Amino acid sequence: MNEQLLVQTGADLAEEIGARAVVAFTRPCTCQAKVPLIWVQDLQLDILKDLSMCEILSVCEHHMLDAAVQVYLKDRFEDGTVVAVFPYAILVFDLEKAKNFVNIKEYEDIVPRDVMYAVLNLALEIAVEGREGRAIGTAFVIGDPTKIARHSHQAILNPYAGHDPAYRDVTNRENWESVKEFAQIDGVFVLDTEGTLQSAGTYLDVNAKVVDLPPGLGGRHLATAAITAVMPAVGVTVSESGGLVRVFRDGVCTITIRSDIRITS
Ligand SMILES: Nc1ncnc2c1ncn2[C@@H]1O[C@H](COP(=O)(O)OP(=O)(O)OP(=O)(O)O)[C@@H](O)[C@H]1O
Repeated sequence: MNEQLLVQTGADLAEEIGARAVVAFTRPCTCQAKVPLIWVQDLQLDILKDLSMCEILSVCEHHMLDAAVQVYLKDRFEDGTVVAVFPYAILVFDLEKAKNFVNIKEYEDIVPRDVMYAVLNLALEIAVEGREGRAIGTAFVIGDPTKIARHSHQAILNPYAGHDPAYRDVTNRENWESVKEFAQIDGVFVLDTEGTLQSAGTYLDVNAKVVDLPPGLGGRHLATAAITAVMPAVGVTVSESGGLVRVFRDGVCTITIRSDIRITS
C-alpha cells in the first residue's frame, strides 16, 4: 500500500484521537502532521511480508513496544497514546505499556529518576552508534562509590580523576561525548547516586557465582549483575555482541532494551 497515504492516515487519526505522536515504521515521506512524527528504522521489518494478519499484529505490537520504550525514554511521554504506522497495519499504542515495561520508579530508592533516564539514554546511544564504525560494549554501576570501591579496582588510571564535578555530571548531555570515548576502555563506569561519574576503566572484583543468570552473558555482564546483588546498586550494560541494553538490580536482569530500532524525529 502507498506508504505516504498510510502515514497521512496515521497522522489524521493521531490528531483526531489526541495521540502524542505518530511512530512510522515506513520509509520517511512527506505528510501534513500536527503531531510529532517519529521515524523508526527497523532492521527486521522484512519478515512481515510472509506472515498472516494475526502474526503481523503480534510482531507489530512487539516492535511498537521496543520503539515506544525508546520514545518514552527520549521524550519522556509519561502517558497517552501514539499511533504506529506499519507497512501493513495502523495500531494505536498506549504509552503506559512502555512506562510499565521500563518502570524507572522501581530504581528510585537507589537512583533518582533523572539519573536513570540519563544513563539509559546514554547507554542506548552507545549501543546504537558504537564508536568509529564498530560496536562497543560497556557498563555503568550506580551506587555508593565507597561501597563499590570495596568490590573493585582501577584497571587503568582513572580518566575522571581530578576533573570538575560539572564535567562529570551524566545528566548533562554535553558530557556524553567523553563517556562515549572512554566506553572503549576495558572495565566499567562508576557513578554516584547523584549521577556524577567517579571513574572509568574500573574492574569489578565480585564473584559471579552469587547470581543465577541465563547462559551466554559475558564477564562484564556477570560482574555488573553480581555487584548489584552484594550491595544496593543499579547496573546498566551495553552488549557489544547484540547491542542490547540491560538493567540489573538485586543480581537480576530487570529490563532488556533492543537497540536495533533506531528512532529519528
Ligand atoms: N569483572 C569485570 N569488571 C570489569 N570489566 C570486565 C570484567 N570482566 C570482564 N570485563 C571486561 O569486559 C570486556 C568484555 O568482556 P566479555 O565479552 O566477557 O563480557 P561482556 O561485555 O559482558 O559481553 P559482550 O560481549 O556481550 O559485551 C573485556 O574486555 C573485559 O576486560
